[in-house]
Amino acid sequence: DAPQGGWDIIVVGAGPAGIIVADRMSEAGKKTLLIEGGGPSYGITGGTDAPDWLKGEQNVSRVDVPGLYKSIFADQGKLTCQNETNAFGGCTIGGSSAINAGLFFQPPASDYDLYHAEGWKYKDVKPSIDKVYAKVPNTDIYSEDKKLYLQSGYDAARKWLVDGANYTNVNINDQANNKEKVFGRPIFDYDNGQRGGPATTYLQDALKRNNFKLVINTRVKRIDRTGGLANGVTATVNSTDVTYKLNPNGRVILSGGALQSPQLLMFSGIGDPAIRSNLTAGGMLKDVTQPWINNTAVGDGLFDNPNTFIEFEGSTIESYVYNYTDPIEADAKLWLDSRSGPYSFASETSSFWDIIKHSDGSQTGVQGTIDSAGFGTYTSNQTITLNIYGTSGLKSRGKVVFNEKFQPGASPETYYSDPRDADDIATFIFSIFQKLDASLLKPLNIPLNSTKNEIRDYITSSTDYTRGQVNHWSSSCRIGSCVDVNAQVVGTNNIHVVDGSIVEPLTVNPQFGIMIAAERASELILKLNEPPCED
Ligand SMILES: Cc1cc2nc3c(=O)[nH]c(=O)nc-3n(C[C@H](O)[C@H](O)[C@H](O)COP(=O)(O)OP(=O)(O)OC[C@H]3O[C@@H](n4cnc5c(N)ncnc54)[C@H](O)[C@@H]3O)c2cc1C
Repeated sequence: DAPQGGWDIIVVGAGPAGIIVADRMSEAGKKTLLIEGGGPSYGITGGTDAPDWLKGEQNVSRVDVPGLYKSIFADQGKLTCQNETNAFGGCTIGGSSAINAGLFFQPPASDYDLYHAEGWKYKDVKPSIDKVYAKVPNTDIYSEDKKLYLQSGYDAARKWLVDGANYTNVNINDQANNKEKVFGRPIFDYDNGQRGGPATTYLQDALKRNNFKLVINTRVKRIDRTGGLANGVTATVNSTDVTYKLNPNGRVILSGGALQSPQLLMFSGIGDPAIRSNLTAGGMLKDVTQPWINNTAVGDGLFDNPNTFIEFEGSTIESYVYNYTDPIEADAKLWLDSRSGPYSFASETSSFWDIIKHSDGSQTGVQGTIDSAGFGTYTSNQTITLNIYGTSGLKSRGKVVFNEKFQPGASPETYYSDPRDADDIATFIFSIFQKLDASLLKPLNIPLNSTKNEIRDYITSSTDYTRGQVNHWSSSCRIGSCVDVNAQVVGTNNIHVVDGSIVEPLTVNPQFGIMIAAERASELILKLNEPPCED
C-alpha cells in the first residue's frame, strides 16, 4: 500500500522513543507511520553486516552481538549518523540503541521529583516505568550459561569501593532510587545473550498490526504546516521528495533524538528567531512558505555527560580486548553455541554512583563505570578503564548548533561552562582516590595523591582521556519551555517532540529514562482528544 496516504500519526525517527510511541499509537488504533532515515540494523530488521565468524548464524548481524559494541568506533558501517550529525550516534532502526553498550539503568525517583515538570513527577511516570519493565527484559546475568566473565576488574573495584570506601553492594535496578555510595554489576537490556531493546520488543509488536507501517532509508526534511498546524511531512527517498499526509486531527511526533529533532523543527521554520538568517542564507528554509514560529527553547539546554577516563593498572587485573574479525576461538564458540562468554556483554563489569550535596540543598549525581581493558597509550594486559561521568544536577547547559553543512552538534558550553560541575566531579574522584590502595589499582594518567584542584585542572584540560563526548544527548527541548506537558511544541497545534530532547539530565545512562518518557508522552498524547484546529 502507498504510505503517502492519510495517517493519524507520523513518527519521525525509529530510535528507542520513536519505536515506543509508534507502538503505543498503533496499539490504540491510530493509523501510524514510523519514518526512519537509516536502514536495517539487528538481524531481525534485515541487517546483514557481520564479520565472517558470524556469517553462518541465522538472523544475526554485528548489532546482535553485545561484545562487538566497541567495534562501532573503528568501523561505523552504515549504522551511524556520520553524514547527518556533527556528533556520534546511531542512525538506523533502533537509533543509538542499536549501537550502544546496552547499559539499562532505571533513573531514581529524585530525577523526576527534583528536575522534571508537573505531570512528570515520579508518581506520574511510575506506571510508565512498569510498562518498560513489562516489555523489555533486563538482567545483570547476561551470559546464557549464567556464568560471570572477565571479573578481575569487578573484583578489584569491589574491594576498593565496597570493602574500602563504604559503598553498598546492590542490584542497581532493584534499588534504583538509591544512588548514594552504591556499587553493583551493570544491568543490560540484552535478551538471551543478544542485544535486545525496543527494536526486538516494541517494534516487533507494532509490525504485527495492519495499521502500522515502518519506512526506512527515508529522511524527513521538513514538517509541512499551515501556521502551527502540521498537515504532513516531506522526506527524501532515493534523492526524490515524497510527501506523507496527515488525516484531519492527525499529529506529527518528532523522535529524531536530542540533536536531530530540534534540527527538524528549525528546518521547518520553528525555533529561535536568532538562527533564522543563518538558515535562510544557507538555503535551508527555501521551501518553508509559512511564517516562522518563535520558540527560543528549541535546541536550548542541550546536555551530555562530561567524561573522564582514568586508566588503572593492577597485579590482579587481566584485561580483555574484544576483536571484531578474529575473536579468541573459544570465546567465539561460546557465543555461537550458547550465547555465552565475553561476547554476551559489552565489556562493562561494574558501575557505581554517589551524590555530591551542596549547602543550598541542591545536589549533583556522579557515576563510575569500569571497562575490561585499557585505553589510549595504557593498554598493557593488566589495565582497565574507569569512566567517570557527571550526571543529574549539573548546571552547564549547551545548545544545538549547526556546522557548515548544517549538521547539528553541541555548542562548547555543553561541558563545564558552569565551574561547579568540574568541582563536583573532582570532589568525587578525590574522595574515591583517598580510599584507594595503589597496590590494588594504580592510576596511570593522573597521580593517586593529586589534590582536588589538580584533579579539576586535569579533567577540564583537553587530552585523550578528558572532556570526552559521551553522546548521551538530552534536554534540548525541555518540558515547560520548548514543549508543554503533553510534549507538544509550544506555538504549534499538533507537533510533538518525544525523545531524549524532553528528558532532563538523568543520574544514569539515558536510554531507560528516554523509554519512560516515550511511554508517558504516549499516554498524554492519546488523551488529547480535542481535534486540533487552525489558528
Ligand atoms: C556509542 C553510544 C553508546 C551509548 N551507550 C549507552 C548505554 O549503554 N546505555 C544507555 O542508556 N544509553 C547509551 N547511549 C545513549 C542512548 O543510546 C541514547 O540516549 C538513546 O538511543 C537516544 O534515544 P532517542 O530515541 O532520543 O534517539 P536516537 O537513538 O538518537 O534515535 C533517533 C533516530 O531518529 C532518526 N532520525 C533523526 N532525524 C531524522 C529525520 N529527519 N528523518 C528520519 N529519521 C530521523 C535517526 O536516524 C535515529 O535512528 C549510548 C549512545 C551512544 C552513541
